[in-house]
Amino acid sequence: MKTIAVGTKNEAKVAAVRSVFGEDCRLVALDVPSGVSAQPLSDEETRLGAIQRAQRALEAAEADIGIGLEGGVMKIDGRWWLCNWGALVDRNGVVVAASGARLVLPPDVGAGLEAGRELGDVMEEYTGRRNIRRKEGAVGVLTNGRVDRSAMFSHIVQLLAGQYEFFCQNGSFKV
Ligand SMILES: O=P(O)(O)OP(=O)(O)OP(=O)(O)OC[C@H]1O[C@@H](n2cnc3c(O)ncnc32)[C@H](O)[C@@H]1O
Ligand SMILES: [Mg+2]
Repeated sequence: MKTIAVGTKNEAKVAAVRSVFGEDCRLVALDVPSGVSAQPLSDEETRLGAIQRAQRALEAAEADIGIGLEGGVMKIDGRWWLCNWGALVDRNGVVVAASGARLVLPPDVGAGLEAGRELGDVMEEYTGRRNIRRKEGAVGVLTNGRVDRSAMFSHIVQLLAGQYEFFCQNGSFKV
């Protein structure tokens, strides 16, 4: 049975990996540094955080596969958008990455980000609820509960698992 290391203890993220790999693999969840800022502010930074979490989790747990999931924000035409990235790495140096849902953030939330605050903290203030980052997430709040953070990350993990299978079968691309 393969060991999969997930570079976080955030339950919304771990549940997403469990929903895709849980049956066939042994799952280890451990906190590792993302190597980027606590609040990534671009696609590039968010993607890099996901890759570095995956690599550090793989090494720390001596796992077969490492997975990193990172939430961030990015700006388009002056508005802040939620963005999400995932990466999967293996011991042979294969790296696959995928991005997930993107949603525009309310102007008040954007102003909090501009002031240098983390999205999770801004969302708590915006909604008056605690621990949003480990539960429904900003995506859950802003989609009226239709797509929570775990479901959103599950989609990314499906994209990673599928790309990895395709790579293993075809050996035809490297990201
Ligand atoms: O323990 P980790 O894995 O770091 O979990 P985290 O909730 O901090 O998640 P990220 O580091 O990936 O997210 C970076 C920042 O953006 C926030 N964030 C990202 N997506 C979010 C969401 O959907 N809801 C609430 N906060 C979110 C998060 O709280 C952090 O402040
Ligand atoms: Mg974090």
